[in-house]
Amino acid sequence: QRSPTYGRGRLRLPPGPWQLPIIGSLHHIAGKAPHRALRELARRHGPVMMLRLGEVQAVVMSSREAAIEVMKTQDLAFASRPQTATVRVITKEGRDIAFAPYGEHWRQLRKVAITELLSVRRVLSFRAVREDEVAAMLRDVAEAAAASRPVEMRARLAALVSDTTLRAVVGERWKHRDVFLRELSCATELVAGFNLADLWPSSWLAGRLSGVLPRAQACIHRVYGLLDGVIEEHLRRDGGRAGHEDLIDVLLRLQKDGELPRDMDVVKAVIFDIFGAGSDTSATTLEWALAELVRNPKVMRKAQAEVREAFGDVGRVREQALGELQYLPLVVRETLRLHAPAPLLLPRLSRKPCRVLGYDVPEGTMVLVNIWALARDERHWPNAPEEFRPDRYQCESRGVDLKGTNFELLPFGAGRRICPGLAFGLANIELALASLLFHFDWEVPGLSDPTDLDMTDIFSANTRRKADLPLRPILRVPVPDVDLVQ
Ligand code: HEM
Repeated sequence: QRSPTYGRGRLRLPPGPWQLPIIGSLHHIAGKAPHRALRELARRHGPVMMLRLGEVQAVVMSSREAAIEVMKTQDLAFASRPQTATVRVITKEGRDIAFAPYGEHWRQLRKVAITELLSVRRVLSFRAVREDEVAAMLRDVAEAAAASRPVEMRARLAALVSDTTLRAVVGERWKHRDVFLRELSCATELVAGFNLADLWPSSWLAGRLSGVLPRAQACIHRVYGLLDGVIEEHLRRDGGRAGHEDLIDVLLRLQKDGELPRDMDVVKAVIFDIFGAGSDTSATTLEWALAELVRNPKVMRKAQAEVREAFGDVGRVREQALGELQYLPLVVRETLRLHAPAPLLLPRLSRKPCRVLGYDVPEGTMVLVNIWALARDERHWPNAPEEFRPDRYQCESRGVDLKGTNFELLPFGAGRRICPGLAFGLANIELALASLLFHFDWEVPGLSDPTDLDMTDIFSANTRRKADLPLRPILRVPVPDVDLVQ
């Protein structure tokens, strides 16, 4: 183990686990879920910990105080992102928002994202799309309920979120949907994972062996090719369909008005972000929420009682009245506490030499914040932090929200790089979850004790459930347009 005073020159670098030649600290995390392995290491080496991942120098923050330094006190100094070889290929040299280095280009796109693409007004403009797609899902589930058939909820929820996002972006159901989503998911996995080319950027051999860059190039070529077609259709019709703009219309209008660069790759890279950052995150959150509720029947009953009481006389969940619910948002909040889709956020990069809690962090260091560890730190979550208890926000954690001001709960990040899609994501999640709880009761087929449900997570593009989620729906409130009451 390095001592805290180890360092080059006068630097006091953070401590960290012992390193091997070439691979550095990789053997400490290889084969394990990184957020778990890093928490174990931080317990031994402290909340500001230095690792070497291949050639890449990384510092991992694992306490609330360290997170505050990186995303509040010195947010500007840590507001960039590492440009790995894969990121450069997938984002066409940082033309998107999520991976763009800090600078004028990112500021311009970020402003457009907040004021135009993902603003509350824009999110509201897609309400009919959300309601329509949720209604289609409810009809499928009601049919399965009538046939006493389980529904594989992972796939159904993923389809719900992708179709809603596609209609918001493209404006209609798209004939290339399946191939687009397949290529997109390949590109997202490549950009999110650790691979040889990114860990040993100076090694020609590592690049060749990994084969990841040609794969990334092929993937992104196909994704951008499909987007070319749909953008051309939008350019031909020039403006929103019957006065209603989809997100491609918005991007093209902003480009015309000079608020976005003329470069069409920027439009495509931003669309890639909206899917890459927005779809799986929302779908896996829905899946975890349902799994936790099924495992915790008391919480499930309480959440169902609330939605049934609120919407019983209308016979369906109406998005505009979701704001009246008190308990459902706590269920979502607790799901995101235990199962943040990005447990290490997106990596940051130090833009200059910094000091964090007494340690030097050199310029150009990759910085990871282990929000998964913060969200179950006994100091801030004294009551059974590993358990799913939405009620905790009604007593000990009143006032803790998701907007990046409570540093013990950061599923959307914080500071300048906080997720701009928070409202967009939550709108999808809350309507779907409330509707599934309103119309149906849920059982796990073949499991007499629901607490036996497998909750193992795996880390890929997002942290998701390892197992599928087949659930048996039991219809309780008829689904509009479907007469399938049991
Ligand atoms: C449950 C849903 C979601 C979760 C948990 C989530 C989480 C995150 C996290 C942790 C970050 C990195 C923040 C940081 O570095 O501090 C992020 C960034 C981002 N998210 Fe989300 N996200 C969600 C939904 C969405 C949606 C629906 C969209 C778009 C439609 C979106 C677009 C973005 C973008 C563009 C960034 C990059 C921001 C930047 O670097 O400036 N996200 N998100």
